[in-house]
Amino acid sequence: MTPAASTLPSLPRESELRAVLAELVEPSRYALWFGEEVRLGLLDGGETLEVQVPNEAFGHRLESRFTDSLIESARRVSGRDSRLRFRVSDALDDQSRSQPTATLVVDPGSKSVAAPRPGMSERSASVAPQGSAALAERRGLRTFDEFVVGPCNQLAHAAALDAARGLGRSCGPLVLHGAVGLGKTHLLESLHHLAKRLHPSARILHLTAEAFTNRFLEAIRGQNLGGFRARHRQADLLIVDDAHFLAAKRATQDEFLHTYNAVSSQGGLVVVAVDRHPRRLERMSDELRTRFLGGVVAPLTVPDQETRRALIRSKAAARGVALPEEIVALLADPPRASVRELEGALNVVLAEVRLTGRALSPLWVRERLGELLTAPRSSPSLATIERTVARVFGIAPEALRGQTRSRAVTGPRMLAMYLARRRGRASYAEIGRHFGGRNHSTVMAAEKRVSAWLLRSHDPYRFPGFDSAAEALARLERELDGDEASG
Ligand SMILES: Nc1ncnc2c1ncn2[C@@H]1O[C@H](COP(=O)(O)OP(=O)(O)OP(=O)(O)O)[C@@H](O)[C@H]1O
Repeated sequence: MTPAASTLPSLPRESELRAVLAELVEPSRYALWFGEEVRLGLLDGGETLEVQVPNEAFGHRLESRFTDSLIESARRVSGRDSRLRFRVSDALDDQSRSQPTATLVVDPGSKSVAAPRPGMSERSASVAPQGSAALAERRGLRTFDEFVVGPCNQLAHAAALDAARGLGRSCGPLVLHGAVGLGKTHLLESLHHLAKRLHPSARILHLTAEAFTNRFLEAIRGQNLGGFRARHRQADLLIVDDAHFLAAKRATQDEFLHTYNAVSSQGGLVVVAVDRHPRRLERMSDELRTRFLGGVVAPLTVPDQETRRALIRSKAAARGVALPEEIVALLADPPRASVRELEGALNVVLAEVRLTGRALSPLWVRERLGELLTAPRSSPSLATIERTVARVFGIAPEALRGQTRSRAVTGPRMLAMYLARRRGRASYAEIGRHFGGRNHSTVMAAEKRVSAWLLRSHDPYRFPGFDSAAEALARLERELDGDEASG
């Protein structure tokens, strides 16, 4: 994978950092997250790894996903432990040009975010007294205007809009749930942004469950629980992203429960995003689970074909590009597990067009997407796929190879065949032979059926423990990548 080139002058040792990072991060994730809008540099003689990002929200997302890899890249390039610093770059963000630069600092090892210093802004917290809509703008919050509504997210969108408008009208929590990359964070940011505009004096606290956990632990260590509680329990709107992070953290769950109770009892609203239906939040206390289940529980599922096309049109238009419908279809029609993947395909194509100046022809896009789809992912063996599918669905591997036709096995078997085609190197015939001596047309039919499930946002097939086939497939893909990475 060639590290992404930037059209802006590079920061010190940027190309070396990128080369190492491109090795540490899975290629498709590298392409998605470390495009030219991100700049990396080793400053202060290697003491600081600065990551320049177009806006603060993007910085948060990079930080939560790539802190280890970034620190490791700096270590390999400079031979020392660097402090990680995110900075919203003036050069990259017109909006922030007239604003003081927002910075957040992560120390290697602790991974926690250092306390804000004068002139710096703390990650993810938006505490009302400083606030105005302009502050929300500077934070780079995404908005409802940029959110494409379809059957896959209609309820979540309506509920978030209603929550922002009706802030102060006490009601149960709003729980947005869905697999990765389906727009939960985008909706939370939109809610924050609109609530801030409509209710400028509201105290809004917006953070990830991980940040809540870190602050709680720091408060215990620093014997400042009182300060922590005063700050978190007085919000009018408490927005917590990735709340599933609290799983198995008993003390933090208890603290969060008390925070939740305090905020609600004062008429405030709690909004959380989780990666699955709250009923399926394992290792979450019954108290929290029942609170979540008692609220408005709104799913985000994989977008159907029409919504995918609308998403591509909207994302391209946001960059000032009007795409011909033929190209919209080429980008949007292959089923994808998340909107992030969809955006990734568009980003790669638009970035290349801009950098090379080539014309955006359907032929070229088709070729380029073909390359992307066949590009550098691992090719797990049939045995690995079988083992992974069996583990995720809690069935015996032999069952996948057997003749049973119970739904608990036929669905996972079809997913296994689909994955074997998409990720493995085996032919239809080999896959059929492996999975119980079936013939190649059975495998082709399975592939077709799974593709059809993925095209619909709500598929009729129930996979226990998952909201949709797409969600089950996304989990299997992650497990397969994990299996490969761990050898
Ligand atoms: N309906 C939508 N309209 C416009 N953009 C969307 C929509 N859904 C998702 N996106 C975009 O897809 C990308 C991923 O969305 P987001 O970060 O909100 O996902 P998420 O569900 O929070 O996933 P994760 O848990 O991985 O963070 C973002 O760039 C977001 O703007």
